[in-house]
Amino acid sequence: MNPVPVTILTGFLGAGKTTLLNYILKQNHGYKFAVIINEVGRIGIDGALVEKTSDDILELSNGCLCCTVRKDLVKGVQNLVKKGGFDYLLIETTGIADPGPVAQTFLNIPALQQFVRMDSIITVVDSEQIEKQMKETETAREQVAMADFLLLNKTDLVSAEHLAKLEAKVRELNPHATIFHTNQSQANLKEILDMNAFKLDHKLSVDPEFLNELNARHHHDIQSFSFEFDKPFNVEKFEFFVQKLSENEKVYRSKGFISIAGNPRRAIFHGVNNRFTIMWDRLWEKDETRASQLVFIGKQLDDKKIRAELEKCLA
Ligand SMILES: Nc1nc2c(ncn2[C@@H]2O[C@H](COP(=O)(O)OP(=O)(O)OP(=O)(O)O)[C@@H](O)[C@H]2O)c(=O)[nH]1
Repeated sequence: MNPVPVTILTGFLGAGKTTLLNYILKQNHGYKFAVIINEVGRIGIDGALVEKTSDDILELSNGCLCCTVRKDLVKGVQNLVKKGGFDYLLIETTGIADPGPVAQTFLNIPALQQFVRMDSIITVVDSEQIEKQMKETETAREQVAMADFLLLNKTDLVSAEHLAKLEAKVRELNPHATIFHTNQSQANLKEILDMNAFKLDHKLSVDPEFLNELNARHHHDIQSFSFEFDKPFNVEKFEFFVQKLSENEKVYRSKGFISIAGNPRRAIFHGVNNRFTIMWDRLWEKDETRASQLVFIGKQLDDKKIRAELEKCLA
């Protein structure tokens, strides 16, 4: 059996990784994918946002693949391999993962090497927010530096001039990656999958510590809080609250499902820095508890205060 290619989808919080994953799965690509989705929060939102296909999807929540749940990754891949039936492995990391240790799993562990091989690290970049993110966190810089393919995404939100400047800036961090400009993470799959693009010498030239940094990097300053409410929200109050929160606190990402008073549909909520969208999703089912599930990720957040403020937004 030839080793199965592995592609790691990375990129900072809210860049468009799940959008890319959904886009890949829906294309007529001819692969039978196995997918591992990792989320840092207690409540997994991304797994529910991935449109169900026949592909095998494994969710690893409540910890980061690059450190706390790395053992689960090894076990997860071993179990998938035992089960078989796939010819490509996609791994979506959390937005705060360092892709290095995730990639190393496939380079350092002999029990995996005969079954899987690193094909590429694809880093999705929010072209509007990345400069601020790179300024504030080493993780965002590391994700850009370690990419084999860089998708400068959300081109609809920036000018051509901004994009050209951004491209020059990311080139300084990563001289080797192939760069694409994308809207809604729509890259040409023929240019990003099964390309044998992962080059260890490139990684080492950018970061000589690439193979020595297991557990070396931490991001404990970024916290994630999950909330669940059975009562529906007043949507105006909710919108006002998240807007205010993003002005006053360092919330990098918020997301979830919300139940809105008087509406038979579930809503999907996304916040990336100070941009918010609320979209109608499917109808709530008859016997389903209309529970809202929300995750807030950021720095120096006050869990109790956020909960209390959210409670004030309930209808
Ligand atoms: N305007 C715009 N929005 C986009 C684009 N691509 C994705 N989005 C939106 O950005 C938000 C975050 O997208 P996701 O795909 O969930 O991002 P992610 O990287 O998986 O987020 P995390 O897993 O939380 O780190 C969603 O509201 C998407 O609809 C784009 O090209 N343009």
